[in-house]
Amino acid sequence: MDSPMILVVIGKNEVEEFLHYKDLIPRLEVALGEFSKPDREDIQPVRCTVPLQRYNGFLGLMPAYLAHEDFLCTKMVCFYKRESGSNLPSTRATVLLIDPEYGNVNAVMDGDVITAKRTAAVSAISAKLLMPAKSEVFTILGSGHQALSHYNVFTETFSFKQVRVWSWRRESSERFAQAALGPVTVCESVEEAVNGADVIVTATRATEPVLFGQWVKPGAHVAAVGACRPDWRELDDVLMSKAEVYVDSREGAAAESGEVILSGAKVFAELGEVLNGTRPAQREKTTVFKSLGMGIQDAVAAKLVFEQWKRHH
Ligand SMILES: NC(=O)C1=CN([C@@H]2O[C@H](COP(=O)(O)OP(=O)(O)OC[C@H]3O[C@@H](n4cnc5c(N)ncnc54)[C@H](O)[C@@H]3O)[C@@H](O)[C@H]2O)C=CC1
Ligand SMILES: O=C(O)C1=NCCCC1
Repeated sequence: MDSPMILVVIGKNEVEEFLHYKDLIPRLEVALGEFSKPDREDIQPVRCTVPLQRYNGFLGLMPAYLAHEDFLCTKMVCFYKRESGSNLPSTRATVLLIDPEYGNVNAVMDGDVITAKRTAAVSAISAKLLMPAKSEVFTILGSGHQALSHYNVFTETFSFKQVRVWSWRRESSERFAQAALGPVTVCESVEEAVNGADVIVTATRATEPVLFGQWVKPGAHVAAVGACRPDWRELDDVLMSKAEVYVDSREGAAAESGEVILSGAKVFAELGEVLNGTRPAQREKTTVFKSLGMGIQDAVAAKLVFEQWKRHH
């Protein structure tokens, strides 16, 4: 028998309505744990990238198969090294849900909200595991899409006394502070923004270091979200050498992370290994979580959206 060929299109508003951190975080924790098991069944190749030199960008293809759930999808994400003053988004993404048995596409979904929320949710998981026990000051470097989703999930999940933002342009930081649901202190420099911070998220389009180890308080946790090419950096060598480095995928970091490749820093663990209890969370040390994004994270989020969509239609 053939598969029923029904194709649905799920837009940004619906994805936003159906994807909640409270559901996403526990499912991501399970998926990251499964991914880091030596006998994992879920399949996720390292992102395949197609350079778009004319547009100063890349197309990234991110397929994933969640074996236990028999769920197959692929994200297609274009990312661009925009000019510093550009208001265009640096990433645009779409997710295709594919029937694993017949190969037809069941759904086409907006991938921008999925990318923003799953990335922020994974950084929040890293902070839950690795930030100092008494974390009071939270700093975000960058004021774009990822900065906002990180602000949302971090303030929803943790109680900080102060939230700070720094961005290249003061107007963007001020716009960010106005859009935020609680008080945000706008800082003039990275050094001022991170001085004494317990938790730092770097979510910029920088390709050279913006965060220097000499400014980072010993014991702080840094979730480094930008710099997703082997020759791009947000963090300097001092920070990479003084921190214990955690990643989402060792294989991904070895292939794609400028922070890891160029600094020569050793990766201590995948987040999934910490979740499985096979590697410790060194909360008392300075820690960096180098995030690159994974197809299985998109799959977890897309599955949640599709389940909710089916319940509502
Ligand atoms: N780890 C992951 O899973 C993912 C990582 N990303 C990466 O996260 C970063 C942020 O993405 P979005 O928020 O979507 O981008 P966006 O374009 O919305 O925001 C980028 C921010 O970086 C700032 N910026 C631009 N050039 C800069 C520079 N040279 N130095 C310092 N700041 C600079 C901009 O002013 C803006 O505040 C990008 O590098 C993107 O590739 C995006 C999606 C997923
Ligand atoms: O995981 C993702 O999605 C992305 N990661 C790096 C930058 C582009 C999107």
